[in-house]
Amino acid sequence: MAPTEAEQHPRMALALAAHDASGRVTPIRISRRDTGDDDVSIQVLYCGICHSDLHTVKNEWRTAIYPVVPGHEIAGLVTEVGKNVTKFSVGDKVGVGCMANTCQSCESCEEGLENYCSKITFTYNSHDRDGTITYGGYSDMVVVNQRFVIRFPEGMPLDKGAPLLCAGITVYTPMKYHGLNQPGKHIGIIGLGGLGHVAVKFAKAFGMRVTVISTSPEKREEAVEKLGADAFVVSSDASQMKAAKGTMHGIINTASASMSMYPYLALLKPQGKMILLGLPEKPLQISAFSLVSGGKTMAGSCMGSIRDTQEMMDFAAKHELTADIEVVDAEDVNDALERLAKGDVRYRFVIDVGNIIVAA
Ligand SMILES: NC(=O)C1=CN([C@@H]2O[C@H](COP(=O)(O)OP(=O)(O)OC[C@H]3O[C@@H](n4cnc5c(N)ncnc54)[C@H](OP(=O)(O)O)[C@@H]3O)[C@@H](O)[C@H]2O)C=CC1
Ligand SMILES: O=C/C=C/c1ccc(O)c(O)c1
Ligand SMILES: [Zn+2]
Ligand SMILES: [Zn+2]
Repeated sequence: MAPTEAEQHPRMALALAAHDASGRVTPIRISRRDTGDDDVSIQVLYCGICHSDLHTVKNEWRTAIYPVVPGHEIAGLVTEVGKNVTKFSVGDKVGVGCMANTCQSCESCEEGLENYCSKITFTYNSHDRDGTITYGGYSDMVVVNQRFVIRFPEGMPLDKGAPLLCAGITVYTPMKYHGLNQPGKHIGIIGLGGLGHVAVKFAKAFGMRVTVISTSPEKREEAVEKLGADAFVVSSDASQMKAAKGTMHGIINTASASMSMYPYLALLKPQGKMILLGLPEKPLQISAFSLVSGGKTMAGSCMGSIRDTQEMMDFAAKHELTADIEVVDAEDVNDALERLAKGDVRYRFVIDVGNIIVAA
């Protein structure tokens, strides 16, 4: 007879889980596996709240496997390592992003691009290799295969560094692979939220000219004065959009809601690139003319590889680049999710997971 989940996962952990599409989470006790030979057990101290967490718990992608324990911007301390683990030791500061496992044998995995593995196991809401469902970092401990654990560089704080494990790598990857990391080139960033604000920081660190394209006029001053953007365009202002037309080598689209792509693609120079990162519930609207007429490219990009995640973290540490965060206690996570849905965050909520023990 197949072992029960309790037999497979004998360790009790505390977590925050969604049980329906209301967008709210409640404290629950979950079970985690023992530390296997290739595993790293981690005491979670901080976890970022990504908009993907909200999409998932509200079942906007129709993928929710309730109870959902979200969280894939995980930062904490190693508490135990398996006998095959040599890269990490107890007490190390580490992180976990969007991936908990991949097949390690397909073409993508062989190329070190496991973020494109067709058999990927996401950190939460995903079928694991042992048939159980993965639970994420809104929990006081996680057990992860060593291949998917990231070392925090010296000087990188756990709280402000946690969002880099998803938001950071997700914007870093297209800049690296689409040549949008070259000094002097002009890049547009659609959406000044969790991903968008770190995209501004990375693009400035690469020496690029950066224009934020936003639906929120009230974000202008901070975008320029605090984040270092060179320009700020309100997408609903026709004159501002017209003035920016045909000026950008590339655009990174981090918008979490659907939109008509036409006005945004018009901002690209001929042969410019629009990289889609945002995963809105409803499809984007696009006409062929808006790509064909200028020989423009539209591409998707998904998180990033483990190798690139470590590279990104090391680059961020070198440039003292962290996320702008608002730390929330476990009992305030539902308020944070509500505020995130309204875009009322500057620019990433991070859960002080240490409090979950109190809340549950
Ligand atoms: N491809 C991938 O690998 C990944 C994808 N994602 C996805 O990226 C998206 C962004 O995530 P995150 O940064 O955490 O989300 P946030 O909610 O923090 O930011 C999203 C931003 O999108 C903008 N926005 C919202 N509605 C609209 C609209 N109707 N038109 C244009 N812009 C809009 C807002 O910026 P402003 O106020 O400036 O307009 C908002 O701040 C999500 O859909 C998430 O699922 C996240 C991580 C990885
Ligand atoms: O927040 C990160 C989510 C990334 C993601 C990318 C692709 C996909 O199919 C997902 O379900 C999530
Ligand atoms: Zn994410
Ligand atoms: Zn694979």
